[in-house]
Amino acid sequence: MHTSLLVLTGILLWWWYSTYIHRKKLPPGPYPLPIIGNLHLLGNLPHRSLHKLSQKYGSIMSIRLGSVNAVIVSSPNAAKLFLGTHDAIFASRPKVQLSKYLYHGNKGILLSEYGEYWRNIRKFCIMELLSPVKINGFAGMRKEEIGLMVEEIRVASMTHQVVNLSKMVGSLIEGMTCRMLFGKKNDERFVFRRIIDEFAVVLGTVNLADFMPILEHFDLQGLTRSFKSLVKDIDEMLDTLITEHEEYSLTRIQRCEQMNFIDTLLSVKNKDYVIHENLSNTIDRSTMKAILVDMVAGIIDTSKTSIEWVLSALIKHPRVMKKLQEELVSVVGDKGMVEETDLTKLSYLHMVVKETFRLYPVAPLLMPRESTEDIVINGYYIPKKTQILVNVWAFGHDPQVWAENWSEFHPERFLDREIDFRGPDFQLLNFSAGRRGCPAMNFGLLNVYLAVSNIVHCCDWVLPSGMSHVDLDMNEKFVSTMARLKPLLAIPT
Ligand code: HEM
Repeated sequence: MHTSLLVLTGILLWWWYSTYIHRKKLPPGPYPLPIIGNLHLLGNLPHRSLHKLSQKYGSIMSIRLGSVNAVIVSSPNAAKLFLGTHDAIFASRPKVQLSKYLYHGNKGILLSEYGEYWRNIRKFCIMELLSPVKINGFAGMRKEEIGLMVEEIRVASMTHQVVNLSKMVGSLIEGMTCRMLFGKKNDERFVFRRIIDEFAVVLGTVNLADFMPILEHFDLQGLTRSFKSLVKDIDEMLDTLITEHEEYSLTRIQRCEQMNFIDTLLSVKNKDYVIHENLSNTIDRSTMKAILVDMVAGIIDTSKTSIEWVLSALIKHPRVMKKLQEELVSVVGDKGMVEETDLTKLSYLHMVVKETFRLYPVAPLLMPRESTEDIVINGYYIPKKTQILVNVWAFGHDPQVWAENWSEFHPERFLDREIDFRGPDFQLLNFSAGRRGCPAMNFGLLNVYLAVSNIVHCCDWVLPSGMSHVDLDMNEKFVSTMARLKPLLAIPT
């Protein structure tokens, strides 16, 4: 009894010291509770809760997530310090349980720690999948897939059928992604859609065990079970696809057919690819699977969700929709479809996309970073292994950055202003910045421009059941991305 009292007093003293005395050096923030810290303050929409807190504590705010120190960055100027000036110190990722299971022990890019392995794999993916040459190589495939979607919309317009745009856009992106990576469209043998949906849910769930490691043994949220069952489905699918490619890829190379990404990975693994010889011992089957999971996760949800938000914003704002359709008619003319070569001439489309990304960022807190050294920023001490969350949702809703009309959907605000993704002032940070920034920004934007322009060029859109555009629900949910709470339904006319 006596010993337990001593232990309890010790724990309380340590908690008091580490939260009230030691904290003095940290950026300001809400007082943490014992054990859970500030986890209870995150709520269902953490970007909104953290934005509210940052209005009280400032744009560099400290919070405690269980036993993990975290800093929330909520303004472009502050982000510039973390992801620009001191990017090298914040270029790593915290270790999370999900990565252990779904990335076969951290073998992907997205969640890997900063270092040689991550650098080599990232460089390889950029060269072999995401470079302009590789992306252009799939232009014909994209045209085919967009053509099929436009045809589907035209058929629906003849019968005034309600179209589930969320689902339609999801299928478009899935189809294009599977053809790039696997050489063929979604295969009915696999539960691909279920895998994508479940992946989004587990990636977006706050896993308490990542912040209170002792909980890993109890699996209170059932997440370990979900990871194991999900990885089983993913492995089954990818193993089958890789084995099929092993059987056919040699003949494909001999016939000089376009190689898909599994072919490329196999040729590196089999030492057939001289440029990447240094990777042949790194790329084994589990690394291949981890990289493929990263690419699927990187492309599908981000692109689909972004397109959904742009279409929703256009339907919600008929003035903007009309102006964009006029631009499309003037640039594209009577051609039935918008082509990739037209996209650079569509300046209003670019402004519409920027304005949507400002208000509806698909990754509102970017991806967590972890510091690799102690550092002082703006006079605040930030210890090694602090998690950094950059709240770009807060930037987009800040009157100091966007003036009084910040809450209006007004694409013209970008006219004659040099505000760009990756611009020098960090206002539009949707693709993040620095070493760890999204390696596929141009590809991501291409998907958005191409899908949106074709969907709004081929038809006019009205809401079902006579609903007015004013009543379109723009609420969000926080899964792996910030997605629409309800699917977007509309009628092509
Ligand atoms: C509109 C579309 C997209 C958005 C908004 C987006 C946004 C982001 C963000 C915010 C990050 C985290 C960066 C950081 O931690 O600083 C990221 C990382 C990443 N994205 Fe994208 N992305 C998009 C499309 C894509 C596409 C099409 C791919 C293609 C494969 C992709 C692949 C990746 C990868 C591999 C990473 C991890 C980079 C690393 O950790 O080194 N993304 N993306």
